[in-house]
Amino acid sequence: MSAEQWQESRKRLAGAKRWVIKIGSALLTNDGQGLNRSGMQSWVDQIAALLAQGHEVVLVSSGSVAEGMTRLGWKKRPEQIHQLQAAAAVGQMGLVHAYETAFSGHKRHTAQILLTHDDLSDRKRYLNARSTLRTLLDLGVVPVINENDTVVTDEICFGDNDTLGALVANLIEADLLVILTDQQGLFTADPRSNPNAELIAEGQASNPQFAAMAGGGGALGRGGMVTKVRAATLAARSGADTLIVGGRIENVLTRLRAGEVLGTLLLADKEPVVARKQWIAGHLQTHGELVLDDGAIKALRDGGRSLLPIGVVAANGRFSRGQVVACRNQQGELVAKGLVNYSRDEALKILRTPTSGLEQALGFVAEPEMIHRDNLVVL
Ligand SMILES: Nc1ncnc2c1ncn2[C@@H]1O[C@H](COP(=O)(O)OP(=O)(O)O)[C@@H](O)[C@H]1O
Ligand SMILES: N[C@@H](CCC(=O)OP(=O)(O)O)C(=O)O
Repeated sequence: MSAEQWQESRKRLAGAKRWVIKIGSALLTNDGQGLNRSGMQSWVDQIAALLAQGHEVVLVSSGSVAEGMTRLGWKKRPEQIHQLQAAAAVGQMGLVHAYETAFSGHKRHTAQILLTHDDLSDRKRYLNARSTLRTLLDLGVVPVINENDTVVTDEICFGDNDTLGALVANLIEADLLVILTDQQGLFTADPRSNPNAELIAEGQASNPQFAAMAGGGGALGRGGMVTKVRAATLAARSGADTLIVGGRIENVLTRLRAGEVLGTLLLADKEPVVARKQWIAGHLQTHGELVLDDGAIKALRDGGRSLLPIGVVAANGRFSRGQVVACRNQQGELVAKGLVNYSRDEALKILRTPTSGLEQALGFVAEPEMIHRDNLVVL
């Protein structure tokens, strides 16, 4: 691939609306010596500039264990899981405090979100986390996400916030996942042990060659490049591109936004919405069904609109929020499939209900749509 082609792909980054930025332990903690506050201030300043340019940013930040070790005066990373968990709990306070302080200079609020992989594999919790994150983004708040180390142990063992970053990119349908790390990007081999290794500028996330080049990580984060390349393939499932890049490069985020060729860009094969719709269309097993009136079918087919409760005349079978349901016309023909925002019991309460009546009928409003158009495949 030519340098001009790389340049072209990088120019497109300015158009990526929603960014997930993951910062690893090695960077955040000056290789274990407390929090790297000047680095943090610089990334925060750059993120504030991205927000001012109309981008949305979710931060996935490691560093709690390393900061906890410093606060507790521990020189060596403990072996015992419960000690690591304790360090993470202590360090998380320092981490969020540092972000809150740095962002307050830009008059931006931050929000702490602690997640586990399980939260994201349970459809209901997935949708709840998604609604909260979307609301925070709408409010202009910067969510700061880390693993909930008190209740899970896999990640502090494997240093796998890279995977969490990818799952968050899936969750909020991000356009771009940026993984900031202590190397310039993905090299043909681990540059720590192979001085002839070359930096890869660009490739498809699905290319299996990259996984073969990636090795393990350092003493702090420990995920290494393996988890970063795997994260790129996960992010690609919802259509997000991934950039693995050196966080110590001066003004790295600003320069990426300006189209400079830095780090390694691993491209998704499909656009985000297309990828998600294919996933929905491929779901043979639907849970229950909604029966739509003719007006709703027309809005879906001709207008590419979301399905609103007012156009739903019946809800059959059993389904819960976040499952794929079949949408049929009143003659029983399948017209669409989609991820439903309400359980069957809730749906029954809001059949034929206008948006303005949802709160009275339900006592709350999860979303105004029964199925959002991004989560709907019209057949
Ligand atoms: N092919 C590769 N290219 C670049 N770095 C690699 C490669 N294989 C292994 N690594 C190692 O991965 C490390 C980064 O991963 P890690 O220590 O987990 O960082 P982070 O804390 O940012 O997640 C690098 O310091 C490097 O030694
Ligand atoms: N939750 C832990 C995760 C550690 C982790 O994943 O580290 P890294 O591989 O550097 O991103 C922490 O904050 O220390």
